[in-house]
Amino acid sequence: MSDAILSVEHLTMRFGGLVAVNDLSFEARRGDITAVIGPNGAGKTTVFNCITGFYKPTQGRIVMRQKAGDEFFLERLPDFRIARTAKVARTFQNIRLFSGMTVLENLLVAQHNPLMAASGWSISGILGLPSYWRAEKQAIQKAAYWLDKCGLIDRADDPAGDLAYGPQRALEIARAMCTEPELLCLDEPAAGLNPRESLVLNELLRFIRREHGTSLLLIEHDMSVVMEISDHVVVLDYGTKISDGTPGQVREDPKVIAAYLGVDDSEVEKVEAEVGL
Ligand SMILES: Nc1ncnc2c1ncn2[C@@H]1O[C@H](COP(=O)(O)OP(=O)(O)OP(=O)(O)O)[C@@H](O)[C@H]1O
Repeated sequence: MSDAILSVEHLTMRFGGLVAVNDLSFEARRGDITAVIGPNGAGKTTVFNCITGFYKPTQGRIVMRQKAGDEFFLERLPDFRIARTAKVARTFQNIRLFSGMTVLENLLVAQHNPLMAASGWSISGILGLPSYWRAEKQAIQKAAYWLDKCGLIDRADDPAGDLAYGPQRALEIARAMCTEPELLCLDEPAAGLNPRESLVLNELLRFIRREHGTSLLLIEHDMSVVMEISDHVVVLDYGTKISDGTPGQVREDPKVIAAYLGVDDSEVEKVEAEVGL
């Protein structure tokens, strides 16, 4: 069996005449932190939206392989089954918490499915049967565990909307982890974080991979995060893959430098010399 947890095969996404993603293929290996990078408008979020079921790709296949050996073709599944059955969770570029609910409640909502099953779709919950109490207690314990890991345990009863930006990002990650994903997709997790918060985020992501065996796929603009924690980097430009390798390999790739500096390949050497690379 391949050690790829996710295979993106010939993915194309068109919006009318615009080709946002063009015949893209790459693999994310199990247990790795894989980063998808590229200049603004390169197609990164569109790739994430295809993987997580928010968009149906125009063409291509996205295969998720679970530890137990089950395979899922994500382009054929509705988004709620991608999260629940295929075990792919995501966070968003624009934070999407329930801001009027408490921090703890946000994590309990994420566990709605197992809680509903334990409640026998209401009856055991209404009658307060022990099977429901047990499930509720476990859900609270899991939420408390992730709040502790994300440094939010003291804020459990505060409205999520009262948290500063960095802690809201951490809460989104905690919420995704409460669904026990095998693949966690993070859309710009370091956006808006200060350097100290970025370091804490790096540690949290490493912890998630190390202690929970979760594979991570992230879109990120912050190169300090990408270069520091990624095992594998895929670079997009205008919807097309221009490089794929270790952080060191893509950093040295003239095509990547050209894309980021916005120059033709032929001018890379000249521009590199000018900017001192
Ligand atoms: N729903 C949509 N309808 C039409 N065009 C879209 C849609 N979503 C994305 N696009 C276009 O697809 C292209 C890729 O956008 P996308 O958001 O995937 O890029 P990105 O690499 O994530 O950019 P950024 O780094 O700025 O977030 C852009 O030209 C964008 O305008």
